[in-house]
Amino acid sequence: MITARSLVKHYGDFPALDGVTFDLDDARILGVIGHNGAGKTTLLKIMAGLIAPTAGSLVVDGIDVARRPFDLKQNLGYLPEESRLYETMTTDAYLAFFGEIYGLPKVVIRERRDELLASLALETDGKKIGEFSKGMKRKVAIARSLMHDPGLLIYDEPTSGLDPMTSRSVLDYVKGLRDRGKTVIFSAHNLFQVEEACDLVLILRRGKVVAKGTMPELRETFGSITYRVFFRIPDAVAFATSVGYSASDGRYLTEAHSVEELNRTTAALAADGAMIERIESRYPTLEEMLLKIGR
Ligand SMILES: Nc1ncnc2c1ncn2[C@@H]1O[C@H](COP(=O)(O)OP(=O)(O)OP(=O)(O)O)[C@@H](O)[C@H]1O
Repeated sequence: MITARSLVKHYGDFPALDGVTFDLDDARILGVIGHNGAGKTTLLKIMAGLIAPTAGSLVVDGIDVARRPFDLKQNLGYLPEESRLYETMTTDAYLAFFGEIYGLPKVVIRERRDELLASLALETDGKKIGEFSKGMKRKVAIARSLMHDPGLLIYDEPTSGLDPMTSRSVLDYVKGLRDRGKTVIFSAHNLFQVEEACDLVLILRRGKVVAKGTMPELRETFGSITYRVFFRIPDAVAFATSVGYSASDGRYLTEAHSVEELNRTTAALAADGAMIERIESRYPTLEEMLLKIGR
């Protein structure tokens, strides 16, 4: 369980985080989103005990992070936005090195390394890390974050710069971690991925939380279902209606933003001789919510 209360971080006079409060249960994925400079990395670094908040408190599984950062790190895997790896090492040597830092017995290091390489589908062919593609390097960094089998994972843009297939496999892997009882907090600019993978979403704007909740809760907050009405008309040339609509490839479409507007629209279309084919309702996507929030 994570309890963050009124977290503030100032860089000089600048408030990069300005009173961030949230709770997160175990075995959940929290997505942290926001425009560039909203404070995502700052929040993740505080969560990972890498920088201290200027004010506020953060308690992870009963550990007060400001007082016992070392205890937090025992159970934490952190993936920075850009991870520097030891490029001249092979993956085997690299992961073994980190396993040793965590004091794991050799047999455990071997087992865990093999398991991680297999589950991340990372075929290294004994190459040095410097010879890997970006996606492979990201997977090595993810494997490193898991060598000591931590319960909490903090990943800063884990799929940034990866091709769609590699992104997909990393995202599926992250979901699998949650299903095995781990708690994952990740930031991302790919909002579709956040929408798909996260149990909870935290939206930051200029260091403040502007919304948080499950996707259904956020949809409630940002309201506005859009109804899309598809219709046919017998004679396109003669068709005249007070309802604005668009047409392409012989399909006619108009939108309404409330049930009342929908009723008015469908009545007007019917009166003008249009035949309604179907009505779809659509909730705003995370991307639309962010656009609505603005910078
Ligand atoms: N070490 C620092 N010193 C001074 N200002 C900083 C420092 N780190 C971050 N900032 C500022 O704090 C604000 C938040 O930065 P942060 O990196 O947390 O944002 P972000 O949401 O992760 O952005 P991005 O999506 O671009 O990665 C920005 O205005 C940034 O310029």
